Amino acid sequence: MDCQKGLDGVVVDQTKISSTANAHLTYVGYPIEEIASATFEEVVFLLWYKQLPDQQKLKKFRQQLVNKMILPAETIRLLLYIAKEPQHPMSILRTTTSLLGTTNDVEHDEPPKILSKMLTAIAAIIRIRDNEPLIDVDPQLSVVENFLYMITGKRPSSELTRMFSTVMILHADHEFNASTFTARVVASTLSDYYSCLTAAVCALKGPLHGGANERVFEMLQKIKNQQLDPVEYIKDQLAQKRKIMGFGHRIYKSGDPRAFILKKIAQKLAVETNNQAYYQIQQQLADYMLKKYKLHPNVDYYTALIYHCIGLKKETYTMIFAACRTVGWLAHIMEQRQENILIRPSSEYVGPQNRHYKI
Ligand SMILES: CC(=O)SCCNC(=O)CCNC(=O)[C@H](O)C(C)(C)COP(=O)(O)OP(=O)(O)OC[C@H]1O[C@@H](n2cnc3c(N)ncnc32)[C@H](O)[C@@H]1OP(=O)(O)O
Ligand SMILES: O=C([O-])CC(=O)C(=O)O
Repeated sequence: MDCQKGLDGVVVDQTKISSTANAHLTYVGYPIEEIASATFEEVVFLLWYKQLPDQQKLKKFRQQLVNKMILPAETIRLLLYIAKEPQHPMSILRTTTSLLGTTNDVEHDEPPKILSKMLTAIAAIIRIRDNEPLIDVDPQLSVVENFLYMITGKRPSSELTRMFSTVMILHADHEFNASTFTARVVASTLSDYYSCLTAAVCALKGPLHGGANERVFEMLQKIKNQQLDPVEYIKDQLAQKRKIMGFGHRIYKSGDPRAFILKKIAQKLAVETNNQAYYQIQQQLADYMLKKYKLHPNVDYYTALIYHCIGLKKETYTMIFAACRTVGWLAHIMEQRQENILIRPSSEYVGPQNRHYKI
């Protein structure tokens, strides 16, 4: 068999969770353009149990998730210590995900509890690093409302909740992306959920994957603050053989369907929060990248501006991605466990041969 670098185009397994076939993203058969308007809890239910819940099941599921958002006292005690460390928040999240696996029941915990704890832990990391008091879960609020409330300390408006639900849904799953595949590799050894998630967080952290959103905002800030010409900035970066963050995709060569939806949200929020300057820079960059290199924005491009508009610091952007993608990671770990086979590909040896060690 030929060696395929980066597993590009290699189909390594089947999945019933999501598909990017023909560059159309679907969740269990539902087009992303439609399912993006559902509630977050509905989509979690769909991705995990492969059907939409009826109203009764949805209510029960939402309450189950919200009730489990409370962290054990021991987790909070350790988190207060760890989250203050000067490392990047994604490094803190890596340790925190592992920590959740020691302060909770690693053998028996199930996805609803694990997702809820991850969301609260991420909100707590943000609050602790900002020297803000932790916010208690409000059982009257939905999962997304609670997540925003625990991050900002303010109960979000229904409009913000709707927009942020869409953002969370769009990030929830994306078939065999690098972090999900990582989670599946670890799951295939029959390791526990927390170990799979810790590995997935590590894979998401990198700038070629989830770490791109933070770099996108860094770029926008640099262009705006130093009053640079966006096109000249890009030309200079490409001349230095640097990738432009937030552009290009392994699967989508004619545009990421999520970016089309996110672009509208970014534009709306930019107007509402007086951040049009950033949006205009984004437009100039996107026009040039398309015209000159046929490269389109990916999911990380517009979320950078969305997160800025809702007041998040850029270092936290990839953690927000992780919060949303925990849904998909858990779905894939469950699927891997259901029909498990150890993931162990082969390599082609190209090093020196026939050497001998003489004593
Ligand atoms: C949630 C997500 O993970 S979405 C992706 C987030 N990552 C980024 O935004 C980082 C920037 N983008 C990239 O690095 C890439 O587009 C990736 C990693 C996303 C996809 O990589 P691959 O599928 O391996 O495509 P590859 O990197 O080979 O790109 C094909 C060609 O387009 C170029 N290209 C692709 N993306 C970019 C980019 N962002 N900036 C400049 N050139 C690019 C490559 O240099 C390559 O050119 P070549 O054929 O002349 O060598
Ligand atoms: O699928 C990929 O390679 C990356 C991506 O867009 C995602 O994880 O959402």
